[in-house]
Amino acid sequence: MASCTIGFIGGGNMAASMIGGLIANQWPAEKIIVSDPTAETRNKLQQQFSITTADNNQQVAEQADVIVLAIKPQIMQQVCLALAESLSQKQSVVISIAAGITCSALKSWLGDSISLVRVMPNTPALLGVGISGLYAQGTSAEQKALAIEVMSSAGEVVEVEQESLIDSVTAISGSGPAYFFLLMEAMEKTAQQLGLNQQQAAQLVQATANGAAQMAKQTGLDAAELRRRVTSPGGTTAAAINQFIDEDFIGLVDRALHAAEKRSIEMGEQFANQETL
Ligand SMILES: NC(=O)C1=CN([C@@H]2O[C@H](COP(=O)(O)OP(=O)(O)OC[C@H]3O[C@@H](n4cnc5c(N)ncnc54)[C@H](OP(=O)(O)O)[C@@H]3O)[C@@H](O)[C@H]2O)C=CC1
Ligand SMILES: O=C(O)[C@@H]1CCC=N1
Repeated sequence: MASCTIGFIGGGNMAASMIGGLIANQWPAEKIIVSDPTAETRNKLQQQFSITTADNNQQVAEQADVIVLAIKPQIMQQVCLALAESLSQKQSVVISIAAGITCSALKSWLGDSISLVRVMPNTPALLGVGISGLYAQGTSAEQKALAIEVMSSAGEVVEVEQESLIDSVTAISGSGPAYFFLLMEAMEKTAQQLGLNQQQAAQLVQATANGAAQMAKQTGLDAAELRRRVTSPGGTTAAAINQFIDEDFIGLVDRALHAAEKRSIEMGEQFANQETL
């Protein structure tokens, strides 16, 4: 339904990534509007994507059929309370991409009758190769299909049946690009210590990350088997993998991802009932 208008409340990193995905997927620029308090952010989005921008959220709420709440969890309550009246007058579908903030908190601010979908996207949406977890509560089949269509412009969509699984998705794929970037940073640093220049280091690491991801996706083999196929007995990979395992890399990843899930749950609790500013 590319004829509907999508509005973003907040034009930061994640909104820009999603807008990039929508535009790359032929969503008409004139059907995208974004509000952000910072003129520099609005100008950048306007120049980059030729979309409409606004300095107030009400304009977006009034014009858009699908509203993406792309603001920080910390200010969600304040922004939702201010938009509640305009949104209740329209049959818009509201998509929240905020980490942690639950449907019940959002409904307590926006009203029970709101058509609400919680989504956890990730920044590769910019290139149309993101992935989103999606949980729809109390929406019609048509409204859910519309939310899935919007998110599909940013990449793959995985629907979850329980809201708590959005915290799990956040820990895996929402935050996940940062984990891979951290590994890439570390590998590039060592590559330079090993004598490669910065450009060579970046090229080698990027192509390796991309190749590994493509192999995992396209061969249908699981990651453990693909790893075994690189690891010759007594060879170089084994030397590195043994070091990772001796230093509990698997346990470290497990603890880090649990910390992300825990923080998502905590943020939901922390920002659900703030004093109204
Ligand atoms: N970044 C990511 O990888 C992901 C983020 N998310 C979620 O997306 C949401 C946005 O995150 P992210 O894009 O990283 O954050 P950013 O800080 O980059 O973007 C938020 C934007 O909202 C603007 N803003 C501040 N106050 C208001 C207001 N009252 N009305 C409208 N806009 C306002 C900010 O402007 P200013 O900077 O001038 O204050 C900023 O441009 C968060 O809830 C996060 O949990 C979800 C998945 C992945
Ligand atoms: O770090 C965060 O809180 C957000 C949510 C997932 C990715 N970025």
